[in-house]
Amino acid sequence: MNVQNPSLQNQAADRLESAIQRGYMSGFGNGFETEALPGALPIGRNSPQKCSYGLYAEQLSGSPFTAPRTTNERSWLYRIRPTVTHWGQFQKADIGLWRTAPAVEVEVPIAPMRWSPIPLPNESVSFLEGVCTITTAGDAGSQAGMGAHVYLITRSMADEYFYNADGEMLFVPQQGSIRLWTEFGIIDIEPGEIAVIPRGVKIRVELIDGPARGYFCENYGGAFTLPERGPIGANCLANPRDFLTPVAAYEDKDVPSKMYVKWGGSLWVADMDHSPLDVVAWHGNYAPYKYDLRRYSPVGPVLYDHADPSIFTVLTSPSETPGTANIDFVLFSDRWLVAENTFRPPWYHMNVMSEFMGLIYGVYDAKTGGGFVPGGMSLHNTMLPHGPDVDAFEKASNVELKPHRLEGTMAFMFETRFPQKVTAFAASTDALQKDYGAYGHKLKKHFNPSQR
Ligand SMILES: O=C(O)Cc1cc(O)ccc1O
Ligand SMILES: [Fe+2]
Repeated sequence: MNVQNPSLQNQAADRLESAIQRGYMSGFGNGFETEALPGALPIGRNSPQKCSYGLYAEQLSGSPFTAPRTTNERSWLYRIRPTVTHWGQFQKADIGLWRTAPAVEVEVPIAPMRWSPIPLPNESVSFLEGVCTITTAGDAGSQAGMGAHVYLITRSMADEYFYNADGEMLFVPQQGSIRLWTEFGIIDIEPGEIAVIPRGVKIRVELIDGPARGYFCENYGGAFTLPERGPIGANCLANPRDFLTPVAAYEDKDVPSKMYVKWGGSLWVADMDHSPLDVVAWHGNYAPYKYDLRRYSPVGPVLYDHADPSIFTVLTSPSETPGTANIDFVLFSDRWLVAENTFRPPWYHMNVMSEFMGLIYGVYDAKTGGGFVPGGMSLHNTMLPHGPDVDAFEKASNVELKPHRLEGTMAFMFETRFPQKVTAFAASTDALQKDYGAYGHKLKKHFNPSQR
């Protein structure tokens, strides 16, 4: 927006309004094309000698140039200034409680861990000031693993911009709606929806209605993609058409601004004199997107037994080893439980993958005895035993097995092949539930050799 000229400012506001109304393009990983001004996209070529409207062409490569077609990701951005002109003298900024793997700050307890919601602060905190890392896994420098974070936001970023060179960011709002003003366009999300911002994409995070809290997963590894559906076939789970990528929207705003970059686990900041969200048109398949988790179409056991939670995978970040995800993002939401002669909640188990869970709303069926509440989280680390609490076990073992609808519930898991380290913050916060590790002791001995 040009703030010097009110009529241009109105035009810009109109353009922004229409971008919000036009909204999004549907599909997962499509080659999209979109322009906020007519003719801003070159036709049939990427790099004309001169671009329309005096724009610069810039390629953003999310995969190596030579990646196979199925994983090759790049977009062409037609922008007012190339990113190199956003570049100032960077200085280290305070990264607060945001940590990056490898972060070995405390010894990880060999125990299940659980946290109550981290309270929203009374002070004014932007997204960048309000990230609290709970766990890290793998090594960001090797492009493997993840960070599991909570964000707390009480103020919008103002003339402040950010991109993350360390990883792709999966936002999972739990309270309050946020607007992700990205280079590619505008994404609004509320609890029940998610958004993915690919590595290197510039954003400004704004509040839409009051303070916001949510989870976010920083994926250092392979970009999130849809899981294979195997014998399920061409439909159900997360359907590609429900993924929404924003249409182009830009700011032409020449005011003192700050550019923050997370790079190599540190936060850097430089002064700029304009907004970097200046992409007037773009095309390609490397772009941010949102998805409404309430559209997920779960598939499950229709006769007996409890299937593995991999049936609820929304997105997966693959590793080099087939079937061994860097991260699976798994959803436990409303569905019918119909299995006959079956203990229906999750079974007791030990898993080579490590499991970070959060709750967006409702009650999770393995933890009906309280303690796992919306905004809270749990960690069941590599090869550590876990399962339903005593309340869930007793209920599910004795209930009459009619078809039962799990209603008004939304839990999720970031499951990674790597053990998760907890941060010093997570190990010392008042939100840590110190007695959770002992929940298994409440399970009674039922064994009776004379009664089958
Ligand atoms: O531990 C958990 O609650 C997550 C989970 C759910 C499930 O249905 C099966 C396995 C599993 O790890
Ligand atoms: Fe589990």
